[in-house]
Amino acid sequence: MSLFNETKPPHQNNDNTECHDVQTQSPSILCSSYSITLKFVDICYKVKVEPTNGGGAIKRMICGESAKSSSNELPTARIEERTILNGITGIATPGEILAVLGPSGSGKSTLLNALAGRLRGHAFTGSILSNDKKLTKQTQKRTGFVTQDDVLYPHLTVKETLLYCALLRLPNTLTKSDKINVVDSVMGELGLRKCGDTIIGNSFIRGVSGGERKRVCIAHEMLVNPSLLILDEPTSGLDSTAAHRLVLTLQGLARKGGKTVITSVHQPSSRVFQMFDSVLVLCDGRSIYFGKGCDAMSYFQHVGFQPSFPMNPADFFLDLANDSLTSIPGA
Ligand SMILES: Nc1ncnc2c1ncn2[C@@H]1O[C@H](COP(=O)(O)OP(=O)(O)OP(=O)(O)O)[C@@H](O)[C@H]1O
Repeated sequence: MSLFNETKPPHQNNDNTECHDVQTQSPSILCSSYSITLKFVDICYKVKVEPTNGGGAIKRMICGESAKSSSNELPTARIEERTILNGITGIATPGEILAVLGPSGSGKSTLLNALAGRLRGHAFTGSILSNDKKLTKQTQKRTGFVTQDDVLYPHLTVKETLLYCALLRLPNTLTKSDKINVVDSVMGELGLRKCGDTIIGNSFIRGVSGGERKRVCIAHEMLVNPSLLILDEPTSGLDSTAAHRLVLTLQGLARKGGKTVITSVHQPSSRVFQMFDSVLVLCDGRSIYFGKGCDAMSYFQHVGFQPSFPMNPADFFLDLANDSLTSIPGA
């Protein structure tokens, strides 16, 4: 029986090699028989912003429209255009992880939203191609998006959370017991079985750990077996060991499941950084590097930037993107 309307058995990769559970090495149902190569070319995104001066917007809210027009002390609001993304180009391929790095506010989340087909309108230009074709609804259905902030019910257990989601998101052609099996497989794949009966919790009620919570969010998306998995800062708030474990899981989903994984990361450890196949470094909405992660240091060295002591490549790129080169002796 095909759970996800696939043409090949769901436990086979494109190269016909068997796909196995990331944790247990048992055959996995989470392999993508449909692969997505995502190309993005010259992505630009602009927003209109109304500059506020000395709390002008709040004054207008309190005093009403009259404050805007009659008051001489308030400057006339002039709409300005701000470029959030400026000519970003790259590619993400099946079986690999593309990491988007950059300081806070550099445009990582905006780019991920664009790649998932969530940005529209005339403010957005450039092209995003899935297997050399424009993004379609079908591609979007095959895309899983894990946002930075989750909206999980604190009182449900991990198993209940995923089952609730499976019952809502999986097609009616599947029986309830099929859906329970999918939930069980996904929990195994993401190492969630041991905390299956623990409640999610929140800041007032003790529940799963931060790492487990992130895994639940990923599992939520994995239920529909996406071919393209986009994650916005999945490691934020985790210690370096938990972050490493999580990226190891993502690597397993990419390598063994044939998925295309794109993730933004704020400050990965060097151990995590070397797990990324390709890296896109953003600085103020522009790309300062796109290529293999292992080539990034030598590229910057080639163009004249080199740390004077061995340091985590990701930290070095963040320093570069933050324009704090002058603070790096010898760089
Ligand atoms: N709709 C919008 N209107 C105005 N400014 C926006 C809008 N969307 C994004 N921005 C601005 O664009 C910049 C990039 O935002 P974005 O959330 O993509 O950054 P980021 O790199 O993901 O940051 P972080 O790591 O802190 O999450 C920020 O300065 C943000 O304030």
